[in-house]
Amino acid sequence: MAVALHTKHNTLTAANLSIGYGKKAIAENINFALAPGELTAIVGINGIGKSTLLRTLGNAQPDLGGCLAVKGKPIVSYAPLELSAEISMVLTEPIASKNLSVLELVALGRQPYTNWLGTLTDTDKQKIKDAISSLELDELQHKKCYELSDGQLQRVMVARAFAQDTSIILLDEPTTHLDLYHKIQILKLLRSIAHTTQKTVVFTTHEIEMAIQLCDKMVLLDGKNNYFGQPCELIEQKAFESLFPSDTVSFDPKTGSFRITK
Ligand SMILES: Nc1ncnc2c1ncn2[C@@H]1O[C@H](COP(=O)(O)OP(=O)(O)OP(=O)(O)O)[C@@H](O)[C@H]1O
Repeated sequence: MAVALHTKHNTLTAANLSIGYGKKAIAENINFALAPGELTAIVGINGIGKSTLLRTLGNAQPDLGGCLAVKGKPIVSYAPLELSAEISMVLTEPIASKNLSVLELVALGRQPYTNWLGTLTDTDKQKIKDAISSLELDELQHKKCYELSDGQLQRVMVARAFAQDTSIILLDEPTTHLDLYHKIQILKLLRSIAHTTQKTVVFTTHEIEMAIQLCDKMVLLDGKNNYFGQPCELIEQKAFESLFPSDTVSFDPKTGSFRITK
């Protein structure tokens, strides 16, 4: 698929991108262009490369070919501190700093902006306060992270990324440990953040139906076509129909949902 690269309107672009480990490509020919103010989901079956793609987008691992650009500039040309002011990432790895309070962990999001002593300015404090209240963590802010449930901790990690206040936020499976209400709440919040603050928000998920309803764009990794576009465009292209074996699950394009084949 041809996508417009390196325009000033796109924050994150991939052209003919290959991802993987060592010399082994997991997925190839990935193309997309994400604009400010858009919520994008990366979907696909287990092991297809969603997390690998997300980590590659955040420069946590190198790509294996093609071009990946942030605001029109190759990602590899950014200095680490410069990139951490553009991209924040929430990964699934357990955090090492569970001894910190919620407030202290969210405050770490301001690290790219503070001086070497880590002194917080009034702006830093306000961003931390806003992030905590957006994720409804006010009552938990003085608790230690080891005292939290997995779902509460996940909200804290998202708050840390919000506090970092970057133009791009990348989240690996941000809804995994959450119940249905909190899944929808987080995704609606990510959508609202993207739309109101003009950030580019990208997340991996297995919640394909929710992504179809809530996202502006989707990247569907299938090992062949690697679709990209608006959910309705992907439905029109029948992108979801061959995702799972049809004798087990089928996709209903009218409702945008999956049905168990009985
Ligand atoms: N550190 C690693 N070194 C080598 N191969 C890896 C590494 N991490 C993952 N892989 C492999 O890369 C492939 C893609 O893994 P990845 O975690 O990106 O998939 P995913 O789509 O996020 O999967 P899931 O839906 O199960 O979370 C898998 O085959 C996996 O075994």
